[in-house]
Amino acid sequence: MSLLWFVGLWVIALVVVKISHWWYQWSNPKSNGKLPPGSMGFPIIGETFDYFKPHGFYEISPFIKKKMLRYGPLFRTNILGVKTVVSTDMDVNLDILRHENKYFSLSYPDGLTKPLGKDSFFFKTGNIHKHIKHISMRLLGSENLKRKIIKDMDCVTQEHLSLKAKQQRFDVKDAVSNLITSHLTPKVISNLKPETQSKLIKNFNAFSFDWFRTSYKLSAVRGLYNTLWACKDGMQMMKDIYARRKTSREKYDDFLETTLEELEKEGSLVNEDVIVCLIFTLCCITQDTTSKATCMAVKFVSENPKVLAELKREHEAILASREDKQGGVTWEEYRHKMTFTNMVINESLRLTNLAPMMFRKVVQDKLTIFCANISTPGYTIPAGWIVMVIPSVVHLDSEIYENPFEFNPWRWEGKELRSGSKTFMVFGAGVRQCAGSEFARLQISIFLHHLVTTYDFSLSKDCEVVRAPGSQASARVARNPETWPKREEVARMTEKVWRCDQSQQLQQNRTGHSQRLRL
Ligand code: HEM
Repeated sequence: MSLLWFVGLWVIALVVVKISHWWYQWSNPKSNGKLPPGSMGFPIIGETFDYFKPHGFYEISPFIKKKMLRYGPLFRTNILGVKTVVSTDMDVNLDILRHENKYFSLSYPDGLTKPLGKDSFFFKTGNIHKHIKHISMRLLGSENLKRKIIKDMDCVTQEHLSLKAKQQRFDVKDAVSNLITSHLTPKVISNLKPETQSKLIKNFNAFSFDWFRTSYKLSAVRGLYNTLWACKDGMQMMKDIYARRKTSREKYDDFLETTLEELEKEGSLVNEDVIVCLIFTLCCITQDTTSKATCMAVKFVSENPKVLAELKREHEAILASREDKQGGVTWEEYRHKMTFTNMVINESLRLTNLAPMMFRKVVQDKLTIFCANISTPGYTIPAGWIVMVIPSVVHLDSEIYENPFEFNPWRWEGKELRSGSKTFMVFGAGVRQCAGSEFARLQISIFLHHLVTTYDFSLSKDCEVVRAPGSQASARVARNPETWPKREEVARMTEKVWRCDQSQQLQQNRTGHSQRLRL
């Protein structure tokens, strides 16, 4: 054998040994104790593709199900190139979320949070986070909703619904997204020129977390582009507006004024960039989350005539007992006369799982977590690993919710409806618990109120909802010969992930006009 062959074989053997060693290290990561069982998949990509595979709306992700069957409720994997422990255990989930800042810190994949910039509250911890949350609640807390938001929310919802009723069909997600930015933007910044306001609203509406969630590659790229552009343009507009307001010294009764006051307080923990980012982020998240939650609630109600009948009964009773017949929904009505509505909202949020997973980074090494229903002394997760909390598995567990895929608001009868628990974590838990939960509940309630008391409606049949687990739900258009659009419109519709799935066909019943509404 020539020397060249000999050297060549050695090099190949060396490369094979190196790769095998690297692969072994990849598959068996180091820990100071015992890691949860699991597999890390292929080097670099891990098990990302399996994890993100779309699946039916009425099933738990096959990836998660397979892993749970094999390894139990806590397992290790690698997703998006990051060493990850997945928790589907309700006690562990709650423990993790409650130990924010001590053992864990919020750490979403860069792609999800980076568009909002480094000043976003997603990157803030400890006292600064607490302070920002406090400022957010001055806009989204019950007191402000009751005093300043509910009246316009009601008026604008009525107006938008009435305009939509003039069309044959409309898209609930888009309609709610638009009506939220229409009534909320003037509360946030009250003195905008109409053209500036509509440009800003366009940016709020263009923002969506869906680009990260969608399984369609083209729409993911388009969604990312739209979101990045909306953030860049919107944030710059916000900066200019902020600077103008600051120099003008004029006083207005809006959220921008509140933030300016906070900024000027002695020892304020936030700066101008944080505030600008906060205002922009709150407006974007509000429309993105609430519009999806509302359209899913409308979808479930449309599909369940018994639920619709009970909902109508509750809201007709509210109308009948209302003293001011011209007035809209009052805070009293919302808080004390909408028990069934809240049961519907809870059930809808449980099934939808808008936030199917929450990400935390382990910040303290040698952290040991215990799983109540497996008999092991506990697992040690090294610092730097991500822990992915998946409450959606608990929400769809048949041992906790009988027939979990059935939409049954009555299962909430007699239960506490407004607070979360380890079995109902749709708004998260601990210090990072959702700041906008009350806003979302109020908007969904008001939308349902006007929808069921004023219109007959049915769900458009040409779409279905699927889950793409990185997110949770996106839509696929299904063929329906009567309603299917012309060929050139198909591509446009399939790209509008949230658009077509929850479209509603409405008919006005109060006036006797029978109108079909169109997209
Ligand atoms: C039905 C609609 C909504 C759902 C299901 C939802 C869900 C959640 C969840 C699960 C979290 C916790 C995330 C984590 O711990 O990693 C969260 C946090 C948050 N949500 Fe919502 N949300 C909704 C509506 C809203 C609205 C309307 C707003 C208004 C701006 C909002 C603002 C926030 C904020 C600011 C946080 C972060 C809180 C913090 O870091 O302390 N959410 N939301």
